[in-house]
Amino acid sequence: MSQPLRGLYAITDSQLLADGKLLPYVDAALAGGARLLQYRDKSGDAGKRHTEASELARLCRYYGADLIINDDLALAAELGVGLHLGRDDGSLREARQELGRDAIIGATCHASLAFAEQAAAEQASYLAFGRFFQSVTKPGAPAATPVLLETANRRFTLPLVAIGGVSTHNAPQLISAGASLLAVVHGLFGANSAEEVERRARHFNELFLSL
Ligand SMILES: Cc1ncc(COP(=O)(O)OP(=O)(O)O)c(N)n1
Ligand SMILES: Cc1nc(C(=O)O)sc1CCOP(=O)(O)O
Ligand SMILES: [Mg+2]
Repeated sequence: MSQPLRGLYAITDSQLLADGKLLPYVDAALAGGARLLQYRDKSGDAGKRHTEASELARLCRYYGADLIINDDLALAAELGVGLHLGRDDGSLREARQELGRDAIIGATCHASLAFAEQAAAEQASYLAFGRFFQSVTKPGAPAATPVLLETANRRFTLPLVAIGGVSTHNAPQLISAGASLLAVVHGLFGANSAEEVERRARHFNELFLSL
């Protein structure tokens, strides 16, 4: 039986996790209870991407979390893991067909309920809205509001993901507005140690339990 899609959704960042930090910091996030892990790497280095994603898949299996690959259907299919697609990253229908009905496939919806309707019709597993706050990782992403999340929560039964500048400080208002998953890069991995990453991950998960 698979676990519900609720909790912390950790997203890797090639710059923040350079210099040997990828595996220890991800290990810490998973030990702290992250429910999903997204491998987000824009390098185009196929060999490195395959090696890193395989190592992350092993860690996720150990901790019982699910790995999601950003942008890359072929890599997700090869590893037998989930996929996240943005608006220009290929067809959700084709991805569903290739990965199968049980695969977790997420869709970027920015601040658009129309995009969300389309993604739901194309069998997305979750709908991702953002960015909710200033994002160091992606400052130019279109803005979304908690009110939009509340509206989406009334309209859709799929899990809603909130992304963009999320931290343990601003997380409560997103959870209250209906976010099932909080997708976080800097607010998790922008820490000075693996111990601090684990502490932050635990804090995020406590917020889900208390709200
Ligand atoms: C959970 C989640 N939500 C949104 C995004 C952004 O996807 P996209 O718009 O394709 O941008 P890139 O991440 O590919 O730069 C995401 N990756 N994850
Ligand atoms: C990859 C990404 N997509 C976004 C969107 O709004 O679609 S915001 C974002 C970056 C998230 O990183 P951080 O937690 O550091 O803000
Ligand atoms: Mg993308």
